[in-house]
Amino acid sequence: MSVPNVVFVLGAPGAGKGTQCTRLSSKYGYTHLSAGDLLRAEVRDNGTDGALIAGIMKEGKIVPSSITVSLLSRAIEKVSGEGTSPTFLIDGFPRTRENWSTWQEIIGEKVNVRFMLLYECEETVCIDRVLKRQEGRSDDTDSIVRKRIASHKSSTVPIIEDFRQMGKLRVVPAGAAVDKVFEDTEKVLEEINKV
Ligand SMILES: Nc1ncnc2c1ncn2[C@@H]1O[C@H](COP(=O)(O)OP(=O)(O)OP(=O)(O)O)[C@@H](O)[C@H]1O
Ligand SMILES: O=c1ccn([C@@H]2O[C@H](COP(=O)(O)O)[C@@H](O)[C@H]2O)c(=O)[nH]1
Ligand SMILES: [Mg+2]
Repeated sequence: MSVPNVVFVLGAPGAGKGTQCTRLSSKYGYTHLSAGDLLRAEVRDNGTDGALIAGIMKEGKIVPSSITVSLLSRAIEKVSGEGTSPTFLIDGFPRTRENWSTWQEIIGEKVNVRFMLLYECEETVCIDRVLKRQEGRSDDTDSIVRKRIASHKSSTVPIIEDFRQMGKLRVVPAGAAVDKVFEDTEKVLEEINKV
C-alpha cells in the first residue's frame, strides 16, 4: 500500500476544526484523528499517563510530545492495518515546534505530510463558540478557554508560521457559517489536489 497522506488541521480553540473534519471525513472518507480526543480517551480509560494528561489539560497547557505522538502513531498504525482510507486529517496537532520534531523522529517518512490547514477566526467568536458547546468537556470554561487561547498564541502560532515559511500552510476563514467554511475548505482541497 502507498504511504498515507496526512493533513494537519489547526486553529484556535473553537475555530471549528472538529466540525469541519467530521464533514470532510463523511464526504470524502478521510480518517479524522483528533489529538485532543486521543488524550481525553487516555484520561477516561485511566491510561498510564491519564492523571498527568488531565492535570495539563485543566491548565490549558500542552501535553509532552512523546505522549501525544505515540498515541497518534498507534492510531495511525491501527487504522492503516484495517486497510481503510490512506488520508488522515490530524486535528489539533502539532501544537508546538517540539511536537513537530518529535513527530518527525517517530513517524517521519512513514507518512506524507501534505500541508497544514488553518482555520482562522476572531478570538471573541472562538470563545463564544467554546462556551456554548454542549459536549461536556471539562476544559470548556471561561478561565480554561482563555488559557488554551494563550497556549495557542505562544506555542502553536510559531509552528503554524514555520509551515507558512515552508509553503505548506493553507488558510480558511472560519468566522462564517459552517456550510460556507466547508465550501471554502473544499476549494482549498481542490487546489491542492491539482498539484
Ligand atoms: N462555522 C461555525 N459557525 C458557528 N458555530 C460553529 C462553526 N463551526 C463550529 N461551530 C460550533 O462551535 C463549537 C466549536 O466547534 P469545534 O468543536 O468544531 O471547534 P474546535 O476547533 O475543534 O475546538 P477545540 O479546539 O476546542 O476542540 C461547536 O459547538 C460547533 O458546533
Ligand atoms: O496535540 C495536542 C492536542 C491537544 N492537547 C491538549 O488537549 C486539549 C484539548 O485539545 P482540543 O484540540 O481542543 O481537543 C488542549 O487544550 C491541550 O491541553 C495537547 O496537549 N496536545
Ligand atoms: Mg476540537
